[in-house]
Amino acid sequence: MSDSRIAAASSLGVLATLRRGVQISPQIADGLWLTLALAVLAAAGRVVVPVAVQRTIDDGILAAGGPDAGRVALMTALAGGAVVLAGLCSAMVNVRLFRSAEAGLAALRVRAFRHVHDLSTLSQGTERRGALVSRVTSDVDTVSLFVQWGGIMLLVSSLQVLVATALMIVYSWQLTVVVWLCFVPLFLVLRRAQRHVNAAYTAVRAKIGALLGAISEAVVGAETVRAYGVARRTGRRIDAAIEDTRASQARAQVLVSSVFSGGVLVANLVLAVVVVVGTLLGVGGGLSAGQVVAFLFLVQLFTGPVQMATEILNELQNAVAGWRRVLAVVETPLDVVDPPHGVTSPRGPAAVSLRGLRYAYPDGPEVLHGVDLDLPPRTKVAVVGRTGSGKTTIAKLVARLMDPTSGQVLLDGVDLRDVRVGSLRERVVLVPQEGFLFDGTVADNVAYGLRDERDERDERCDAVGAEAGREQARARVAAAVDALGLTDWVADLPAGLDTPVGQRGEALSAGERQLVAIARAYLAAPDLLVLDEATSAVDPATEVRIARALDSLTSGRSTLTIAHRLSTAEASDLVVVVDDGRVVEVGPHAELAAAGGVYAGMHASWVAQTR
Ligand SMILES: Nc1ncnc2c1ncn2[C@@H]1O[C@H](COP(=O)(O)OP(=O)(O)OP(=O)(O)O)[C@@H](O)[C@H]1O
Repeated sequence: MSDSRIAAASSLGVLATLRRGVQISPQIADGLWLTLALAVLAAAGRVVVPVAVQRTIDDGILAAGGPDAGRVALMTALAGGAVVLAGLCSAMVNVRLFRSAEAGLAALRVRAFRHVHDLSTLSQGTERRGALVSRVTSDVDTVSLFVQWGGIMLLVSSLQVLVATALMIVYSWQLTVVVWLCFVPLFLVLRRAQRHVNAAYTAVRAKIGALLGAISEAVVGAETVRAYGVARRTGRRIDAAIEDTRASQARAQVLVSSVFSGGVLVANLVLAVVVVVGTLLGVGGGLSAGQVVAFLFLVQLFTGPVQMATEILNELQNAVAGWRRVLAVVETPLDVVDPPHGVTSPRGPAAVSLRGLRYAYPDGPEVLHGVDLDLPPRTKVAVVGRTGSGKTTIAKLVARLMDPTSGQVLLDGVDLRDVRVGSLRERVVLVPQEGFLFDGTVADNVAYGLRDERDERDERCDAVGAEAGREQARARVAAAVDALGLTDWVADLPAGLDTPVGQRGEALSAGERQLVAIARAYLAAPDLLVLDEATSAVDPATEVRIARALDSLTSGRSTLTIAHRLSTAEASDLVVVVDDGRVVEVGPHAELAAAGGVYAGMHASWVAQTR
């Protein structure tokens, strides 16, 4: 079995991560060469201005034969043209980058989301679900920031610094050395400072996280807070969290403004140094007036990139970290793979056989130690056993939510791993103890039992067709409710089938949620139903409704029920007793109850307790 746990981050190096990232979202590199060419033009355009200024002064204003107005006009026009060209190129670079980055990252989001969805519930269980969601959303956002802006800015800025340096060397290598001697330490200091800024912002994010946690706990747990009269204590906790957040925000802001102002100050001081050293060199005859002024312009071309470079390198680090985390998700092998040439399992009464079934959860001990079992078609089978004996694990393997470590689950003689997943889901449906309800109406939630192919067909249809599809779906929901004997229950709901169930079905009682789950399974109409019997206590009227609905749901179907109540076992055709990962007894209830084995013991103590 593949390791189904999701790594915290991929272990690729920086360049390998970038390469893999672009491989997964090739749209990022679409038209990159043209974008690069435009970026080079933009950088070159900016460097034209200092040259034009130098020529204007030296060959125009200070021309040997007096000011040359024509030359000044020509150079001014040239500088103007270069600025416009550089501006246009920059704008085009931005638009192009934005487009390709968004297309690439949208593809990455889709891929990451699909993958998270396809990962077994098992893999998702090992990672906090919120953290997984963040990988598909905010981690992709950090990548997006860099791809849209950072990467190309880093390139353009480096180009700008290189071209400016080359030009400066042509004018005066001494002054160039002075400029570099000033800027290299500035860069190093800024880089260090940026680390402190990052640490400060990490602290801010942590404080905000704690604040949100405290507030949401107070909101979600409002009833408990009121019931225990601990509103003051909760309030104090929130106040403290707010104060913590304010203090850390203030610290971060002070740090940012000091770093920024410091950078600007040093950059301006460098200008002053250039003026002084340049003038001294000029007096010595090494530099013309135009060249000193051009130098001042060239130094300006350094300031932006050096200040930005620290930020961009930071962005690069974040992006690589984000990319690594997203890649780790995308590259986690699926543990339930849809076979490439899977067979379509024909509909009809379903027979299931388990052959030498063994299973161990990731990093855990083996919990099933070779289970052999034959479940004939159209039989109601109850699986009973102590808590932790492996009943749910068997159910999940039969529904192929995961694959066995060894052994086979056969559906009508075919290994589940050879059956198309779509076909399998049509034939086998697992109804968990607490079926998830989506925020919508009762009808919407029941309609989740209709297979995806219907939705796809609806999507392809025009609006009228889709409307007809919706009406048809609703009619089927109503028919299901009717067939399960739930019409009176629906009629009692505030808005009938259109009653909103709230988030996770909070607006319904536990029993009502079960009814919705049963109706949903009925609509799915599987050949084999795997039921994890709900354990939550419900009122007697709902209990009767649930029992009646379950009867209609299971009628004529093969059913494998994880029975938590022995009354369910009594009512089934076959009882399977699981103990410590092994099937220890199989047979009809009456036979086992009389046999004096494990089941007889369980049954006797249950009878003693309940009757
Ligand atoms: N996701 C999981 N990761 C690791 N171990 C698990 C996981 N789920 C179950 N187990 C372990 O596997 C064993 C069998 O669990 P299983 O849920 O199949 O038992 P069960 O008979 O259904 O119990 P219950 O009646 O309490 O639901 C237990 O020891 C349990 O701790």
